Amino acid sequence: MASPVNIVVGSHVWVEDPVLAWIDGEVLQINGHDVHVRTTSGKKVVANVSKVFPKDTEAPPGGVDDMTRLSYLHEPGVLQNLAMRYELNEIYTYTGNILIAVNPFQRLPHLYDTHMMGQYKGAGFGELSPHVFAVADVAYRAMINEGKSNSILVSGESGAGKTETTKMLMRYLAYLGGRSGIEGRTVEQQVLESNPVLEAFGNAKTVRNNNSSRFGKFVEIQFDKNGRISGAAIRTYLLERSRVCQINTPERNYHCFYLLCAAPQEEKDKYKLESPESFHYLNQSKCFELDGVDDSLEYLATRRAMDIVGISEDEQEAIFRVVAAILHIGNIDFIKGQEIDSSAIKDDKSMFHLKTAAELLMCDAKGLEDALIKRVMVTPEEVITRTLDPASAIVSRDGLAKTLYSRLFDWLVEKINVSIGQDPNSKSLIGVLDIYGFESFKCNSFEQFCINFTNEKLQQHFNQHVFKMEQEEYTKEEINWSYIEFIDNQDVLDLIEKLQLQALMEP
Ligand SMILES: Nc1ncnc2c1ncn2[C@@H]1O[C@H](COP(=O)(O)OP(=O)(O)OP(=O)(O)O)[C@@H](O)[C@H]1O
Repeated sequence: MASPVNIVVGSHVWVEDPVLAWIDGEVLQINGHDVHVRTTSGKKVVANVSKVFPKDTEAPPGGVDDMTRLSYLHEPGVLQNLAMRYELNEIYTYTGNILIAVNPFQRLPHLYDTHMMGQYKGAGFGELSPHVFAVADVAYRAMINEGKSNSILVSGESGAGKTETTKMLMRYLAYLGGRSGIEGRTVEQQVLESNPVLEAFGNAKTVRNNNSSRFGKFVEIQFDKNGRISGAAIRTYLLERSRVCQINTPERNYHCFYLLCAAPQEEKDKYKLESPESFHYLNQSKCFELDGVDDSLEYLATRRAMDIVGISEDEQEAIFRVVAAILHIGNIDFIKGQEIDSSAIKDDKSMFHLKTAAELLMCDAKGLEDALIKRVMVTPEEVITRTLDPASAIVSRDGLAKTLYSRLFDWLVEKINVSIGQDPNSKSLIGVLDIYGFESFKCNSFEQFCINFTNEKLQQHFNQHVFKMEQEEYTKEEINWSYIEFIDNQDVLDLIEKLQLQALMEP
């Protein structure tokens, strides 16, 4: 952001504050780069001129509903505007044709009822207060009028409200393009009802969000030539595999593990399950329960949701067998074997879990044991079998658990897609992308690399549309404007993409 030029003694300004992020005040004195400010809380602070921003003293007290109308479009100005609106329960604000949503952390049913949907139907963009329905309405109208497919991108950090926003978008599209009075369940009902199933298997409690989606999702709603919903498809990306084997307090593993451990006793007996505390994949974190959530009721609700999306009783049984098998696999421990760099199943307890996992997966227990403690390498000349030491056997055990879980998740998504049904003759579609935002932990892995790379690509798409194309337009029309600086990471993306391509091409 360029340093402000219009700061003089007496100016009303924003300066950084360690607690409030930004605080306003009045300039008392300027010495070179140092600006002395008396804040409205009465403190005197000295800030570098590059960190002092002018405050619009004539801004309306309730803020503006489109931030392109702000006199100063800088960070404190934007945050102040959003905060003022939030105080008045206005959680949505536009910046041109981009909608910014601030998480209200409370249910606001009046914002999303059918009366509200009726209001936004066909209303011009910007005619009514900013709303997520208005964005969906524009996408739908453009699709109908121009016959073009559209996508809505929902992005933000964890807990920002992306999944809730996606659900509202889907509801509104279902309202616009749904069919009433049709026999059986409609496509749109099935898409909405697939959410609880996806959430049971793809969501988990994290530090930030008790129901955090640990995968990205692109939902395609297909329409026929009359603008009626004719099919749908859900595509998922980047499921967080590491969570299956590794969690820390206060996070949890995927919800489905806890739901199954809270199932009716006869089900638990069938899968030989005890409490979550008894399973290694769950007891690495001391958090087992969620405030206000009864896992036994959630289990029944998930079963019902599975019925609704068309997953048969037998398939449900098979799904939960795999979930239980993963828990048992996690409890298999190893000791050193007789040969050098080899291992064996640790004790009777581990043997019980190995046998149970094999029974649930309907495979041979000895075969499963071999798969965990040996590695097979196939070369053009021969097949080499090598034994693994206990540490490597644990890596192989966890690898199997992660792969089983991610394949189960993919299978579930595929099953939901078959059951919802796609329309091969669909004329156009509206896609909603709900993908998790940038992540940076103390220890980052390849998963964070993939997530951040994806987000960087999306950011580039945003930059392309918001800054680059817009500014090219200004230049073309010879409009007098000052260039907006933005961080352009295109070079880094090119580098990574070229490396990927090279890796793919290498023999
Ligand atoms: N519009 C809203 N109305 C009411 N509550 C909301 C709204 N948006 C978000 N919330 C609340 O915030 C919580 C977190 O929102 P959500 O799960 O949508 O975040 P997210 O951005 O998808 O997070 P993650 O990336 O971790 O999946 C929700 O469970 C809900 O309680």
